Amino acid sequence: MTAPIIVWFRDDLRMADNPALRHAVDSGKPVLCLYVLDEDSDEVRALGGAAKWWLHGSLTALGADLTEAGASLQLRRGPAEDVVPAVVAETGADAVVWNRRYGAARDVDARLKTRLREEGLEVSSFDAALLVEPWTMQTGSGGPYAVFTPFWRSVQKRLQEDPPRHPLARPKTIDGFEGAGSGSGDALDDWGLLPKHPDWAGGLRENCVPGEKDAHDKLHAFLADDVVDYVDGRDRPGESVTSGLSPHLRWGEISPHQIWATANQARDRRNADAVGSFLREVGWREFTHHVLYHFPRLATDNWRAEFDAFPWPDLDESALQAWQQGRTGIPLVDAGMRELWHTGTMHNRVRMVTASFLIKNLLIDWRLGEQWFWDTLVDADPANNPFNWQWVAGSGADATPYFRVFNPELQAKKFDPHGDYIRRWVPEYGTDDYPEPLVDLASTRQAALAAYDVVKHARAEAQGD
Ligand SMILES: Cc1cc2nc3c(=O)[nH]c(=O)nc-3n(C[C@H](O)[C@H](O)[C@H](O)COP(=O)(O)OP(=O)(O)OC[C@H]3O[C@@H](n4cnc5c(N)ncnc54)[C@H](O)[C@@H]3O)c2cc1C
Repeated sequence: MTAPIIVWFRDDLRMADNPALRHAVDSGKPVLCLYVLDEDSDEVRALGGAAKWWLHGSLTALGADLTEAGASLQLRRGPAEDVVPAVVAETGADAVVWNRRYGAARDVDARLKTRLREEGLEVSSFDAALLVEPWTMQTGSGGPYAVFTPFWRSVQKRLQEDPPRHPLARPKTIDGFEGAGSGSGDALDDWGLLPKHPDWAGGLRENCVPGEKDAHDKLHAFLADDVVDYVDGRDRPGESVTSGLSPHLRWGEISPHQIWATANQARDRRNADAVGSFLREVGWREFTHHVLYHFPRLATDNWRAEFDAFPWPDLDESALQAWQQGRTGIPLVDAGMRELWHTGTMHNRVRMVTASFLIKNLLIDWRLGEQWFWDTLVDADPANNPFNWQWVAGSGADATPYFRVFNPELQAKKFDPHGDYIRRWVPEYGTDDYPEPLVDLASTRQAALAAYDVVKHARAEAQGD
């Protein structure tokens, strides 16, 4: 019997435009598709609750698609560095392929690659999640980019000269491996990814459909209808004119190459600016991964070291809880936090406002907010989430200056002028049932700016001023 090739799926839960799967199918060997739930490796961040819910749906969809094509998805749990070699040994595989990831988890991949190659296996990794591999983009002086605009300019130039690959076709049939070891594996339900007692996922089920099919339906619907309103509308949380693709991108159910190709095909005179603006946001995702690649400790360490001097006061647990539960008495903040809890997502404008409120009005460390989002977002992303939290905090790459404190009341007036969004999520606003503001926005802003002075002094001292 011909030795099989293993496709190790990770953040690429799709059939189409999947270079590792394509390589395996083209190799002519029987294909064993594998997903490993790795909650043990130090370099792999443990998934939050909403992400686990999404993963369950996404693996179900991928498993069904693979079965239809003639293969099956084998599920294993444990440290990838033990599990992948164990599956190799059980099945007699002589090749393992995967699509790359860009955070600290790539150390796991590098060690595995070395070990399996030493054992004589063919091991190949592919670019599937980004339009440009992070190490191929360098500033004029040879380092990583720290500012988005020149990064995106260079990426666009690169893509003009060397366009992204045409998305790879979905394999119609796969010669699935059926030899020894192919039937062993876990049942998805036994992984307990879905919440049971209590089942808090009702709102997620109403709002999200994981899987490759929904990703493409969303992209097509967005390009057909909403994109023309994107430039102005994308900042208004009461209107849903953004693509809603972030969880699909996070789990790799759709690739940026597919988005790039489809959006450019849909570009016409009427929507050219809007399509450009949408692709620029996809460009921000490229940038966050570029930053993560060069700074893998993005979720734990300040990208700007001078922020280590920030004098965070002792944690006020009750203020953190009021923020998490959407009962701060600041309507836009509460609306956002309730949307997050109910749907597993939150509008981008409101993500910025809720994050700014936590950091700059409640003076709570950005890492605690980042962790809450990580636990509750279906699109919780190892690059996008910490990058954006550090962007709001002022400690990150190309960050908003710390002294820019979003005023949630002015933001609500500007971006939710008729109060549609606030009414949807905070129906009791304006009645006696709604709490008084937890803090005074003006005086807490001043306190935040005073605390920031310590960072400025730390920076001045470090620079020898
Ligand atoms: C504090 C904070 C935390 C965030 N955490 C996450 C997260 O965990 N996961 C996540 O995917 N996005 C995160 N974002 C970015 C952004 O809010 C979401 O990507 C966006 O709301 C998703 O909606 P959409 O798919 O309709 O976006 P669209 O406007 O349709 O944009 C298309 C795609 O571009 C990318 N994108 C858009 N905005 C950004 C951005 N600011 N940074 C990086 N990529 C972007 C996303 O992949 C998105 O799906 C965060 C933003 C903030 C301010």
